[in-house]
Amino acid sequence: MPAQVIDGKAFAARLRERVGQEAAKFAEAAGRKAGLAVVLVGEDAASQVYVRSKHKATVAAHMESFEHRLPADTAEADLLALVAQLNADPAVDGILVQLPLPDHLDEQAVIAAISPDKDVDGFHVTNAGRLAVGQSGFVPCTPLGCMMLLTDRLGDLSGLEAVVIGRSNIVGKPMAQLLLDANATVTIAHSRTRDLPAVVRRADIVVAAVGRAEMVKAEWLKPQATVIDVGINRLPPEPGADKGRLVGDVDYTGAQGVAAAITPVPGGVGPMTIAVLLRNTLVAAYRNAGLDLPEGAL
Ligand SMILES: Nc1nc2c(c(=O)[nH]1)N[C@@H](CN(C=O)c1ccc(C(=O)N[C@@H](CCC(=O)O)C(=O)O)cc1)CN2
Ligand SMILES: [Mg+2]
Repeated sequence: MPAQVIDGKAFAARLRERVGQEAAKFAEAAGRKAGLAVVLVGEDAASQVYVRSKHKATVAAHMESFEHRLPADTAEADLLALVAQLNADPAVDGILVQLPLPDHLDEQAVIAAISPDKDVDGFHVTNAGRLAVGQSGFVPCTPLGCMMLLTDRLGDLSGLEAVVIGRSNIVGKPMAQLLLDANATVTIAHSRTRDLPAVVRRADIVVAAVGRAEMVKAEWLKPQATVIDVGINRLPPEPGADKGRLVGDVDYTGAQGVAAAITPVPGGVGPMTIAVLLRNTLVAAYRNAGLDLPEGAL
């Protein structure tokens, strides 16, 4: 039987719908809408698409969207001044600086300038620390979205073997932490892992976040594994085409013959990122307004 397709696009649409309903209730209770500020520096084509999608999704979810587009040659001091202004603005509950930034800007310094209580991306070192020690804070959107898909599919993850391929601060490390918090037995594999196929083969759950097109082969997988593919890689265009196909980090077609369930690319993990961003923004708004988000609402 071919693997079941984990439809992240549909799951994300349902989550955005629920967030929208709760955001409308928030606006009633607080007398203002929840607000998300998104800062885009430069002209990166993919970033422009993501920022436009965030704006549309924010407005559709009954929240206020504050978009700030700065030129590619913006000085770091000017970007930090904008972040400071957004930190101080009571209409702004969440702040997100779209990554990657142009090379002359220090991403870590910019993220460090965002108030941890408005850091809805969960990238600030304070939120990374909160996650590491089990305190409540903001969790990065992509790994939290992966966890939602996994728990929806598998229920209790206790005791399952999970392998996360990739050790980035934004996906790999928080993903491993979340799986650990769910009592999975977690291995983080990376470019120096000696026998990656053997490591992957023991996993009930594989999360691939390396950014290398179709690197994870079907024969590496344990039969009936659940595969979460975080990669979004564009292949070179076929002759006559102007754009190449999008593929993940996993050989999707091959894996379908081995896995129990797998996320497609596109339409798997990607759409969860923006849905969880809206969810985190609403959580921030409730906290900033001193109101309680109804238990189990999101
Ligand atoms: N400040 C941040 N910067 C970046 C983040 C982030 O979470 N915060 N993540 C990515 C980009 N990103 C959102 O910002 C993002 C990436 C992909 C998708 C998505 O839905 N992808 C689609 C395919 C899109 C396509 O056709 O090209 C999919 O996988 O189905 C949404 C958001 C880096 N920067
Ligand atoms: Mg840089």
